Amino acid sequence: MTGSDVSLESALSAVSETTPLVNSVTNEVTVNDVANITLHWGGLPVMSDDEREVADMVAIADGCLLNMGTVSATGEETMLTAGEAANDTGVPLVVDPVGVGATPTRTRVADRLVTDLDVDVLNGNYGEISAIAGDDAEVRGVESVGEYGDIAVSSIVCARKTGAVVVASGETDIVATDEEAFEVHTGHPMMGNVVGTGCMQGVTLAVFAAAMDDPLQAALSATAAYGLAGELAADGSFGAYHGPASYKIAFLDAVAGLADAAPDVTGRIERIEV
Ligand SMILES: Nc1ncnc2c1ncn2[C@@H]1O[C@H](COP(=O)(O)OP(=O)(O)O)[C@@H](O)[C@H]1O
Ligand SMILES: Cc1ncsc1CCOP(=O)(O)O
Ligand SMILES: [Mg+2]
Repeated sequence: MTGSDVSLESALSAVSETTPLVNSVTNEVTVNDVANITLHWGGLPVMSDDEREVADMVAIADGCLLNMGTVSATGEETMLTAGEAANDTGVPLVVDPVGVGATPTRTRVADRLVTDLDVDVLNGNYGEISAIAGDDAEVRGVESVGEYGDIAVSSIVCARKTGAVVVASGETDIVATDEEAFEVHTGHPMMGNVVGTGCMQGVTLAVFAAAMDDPLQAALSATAAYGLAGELAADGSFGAYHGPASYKIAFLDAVAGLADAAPDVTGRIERIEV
């Protein structure tokens, strides 16, 4: 596949025509943003994370996100229960290993998720993806710091290690499989100034993966669409902003209005030689 195979019009139509129910087991820092952006893409959010119910909810869902941003001991087990239910019922599974590499606990939990579960799409920032690949990484709390000149190689290594399509977020997002990598040239620096843009990207990937058959096509479409919404928010198309808080509102409005903005990603997705 080349980047020119990606059509946002058909991807967004697939979402609106299927209205995918996505269950997110996620952190309490950004859970409301994750729920709202699911709706704004055209999906239906549910945030079931109780051990007594989660397997039943995932079994009736069309997609599942596991985000380990504030994972507790019970939350760890519930994420495995949810992920196993997704695997058992063929529900596409997205994992966001928030903060992996920052502490031994986060590294252990992330390793357990990618080892014990069949993950369709794995999304993280440069530091998190590099940490899972086993490369040098500096993750301070949940933020990626430092330089990652070989992030495309790390992303392919991570894809080979996990069997997932990998999305490494940063100034330029990388989408990689075990064999190839793409650069997605969309987005805006303001997106890095809002807590939750990584978490919201994770559920965006889950919505598109739920609506589309091919996880690579879904990951490329979702990543490109997400960045375009960030650009439209920054250029005033959805209202002026005066700082990161008002930018976040404009960004959510851009997601909700993207389909009507006739988004075009021609030339924005580049298959790279690694
Ligand atoms: N400097 C930047 N330029 C363009 N897009 C960015 C920039 N920083 C972050 N983004 C975008 O913001 C989203 C979240 O990325 P990131 O901040 O790396 O995730 P996290 O919040 O998990 O650390 C991604 O879509 C990414 O492409
Ligand atoms: C700050 C923080 N702490 C635990 S989860 C979380 C939110 C992380 O959101 P994102 O990964 O989108 O920056
Ligand atoms: Mg993140």
